[in-house]
Amino acid sequence: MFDNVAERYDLTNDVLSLGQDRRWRKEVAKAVDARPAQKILDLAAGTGTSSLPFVQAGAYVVPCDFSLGMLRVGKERNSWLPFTAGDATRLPFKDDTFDAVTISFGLRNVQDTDAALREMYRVTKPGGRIVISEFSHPTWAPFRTVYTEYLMRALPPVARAVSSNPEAYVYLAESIRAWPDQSGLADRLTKAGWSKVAWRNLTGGVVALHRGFKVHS
Ligand SMILES: C[S@@+](CC[C@H](N)C(=O)[O-])C[C@H]1O[C@@H](n2cnc3c(N)ncnc32)[C@H](O)[C@@H]1O
Repeated sequence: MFDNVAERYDLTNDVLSLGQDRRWRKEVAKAVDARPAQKILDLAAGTGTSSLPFVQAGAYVVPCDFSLGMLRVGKERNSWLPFTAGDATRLPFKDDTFDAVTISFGLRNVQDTDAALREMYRVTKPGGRIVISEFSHPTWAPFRTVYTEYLMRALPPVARAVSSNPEAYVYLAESIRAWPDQSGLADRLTKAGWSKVAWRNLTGGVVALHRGFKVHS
């Protein structure tokens, strides 16, 4: 599916999120607290757009994804990034490799969420952190109603106009509705071994930013 939308993926994001995606990415960068000399894994990085804020902060970033189509477009746009092909549930990295691991709008798409959370834990150094940015569920009921209408009615026709594969955006709406809420995802993180798990809502809960730490062993 991502191979098919790769070419117009970044443009479609901007349009469908009404430009909010740029703000969400800035918040992810703050939560990761990327600094020079740090090694960061950006998992399910797609075209690498989610990796750029960490490069700007001076960190060494490895964008990893299993869609060769997304990686190819990423390589065309950001050729200096060390794009790596890999499956989130069987990461091609040694234990305790990264200071931080992050995944933006990717975890919902991974078939085995819990396996990916455990793999991200394995490759993180003790003391390191995980930051997940993912669509979630607005907390204020009236806003949730309006947002659900947007997802189910407005988004598919807009996607038909902008995207090369509108079906992918029907999947987007359905997968967001089926995704666990903020506390449900926090529980999954804790079960995978992460400590001090907390989250913060962005745009009223349209997106949730989850953070956790790998305690020193
Ligand atoms: C919505 S895109 C997110 C891309 C990027 N992180 C961003 O914020 O724009 C989701 C990505 O997850 C990747 N993905 C899904 N399952 C994966 C898996 N098991 N292993 C690696 N990447 C995966 C897809 O190939 C796709 O590029």
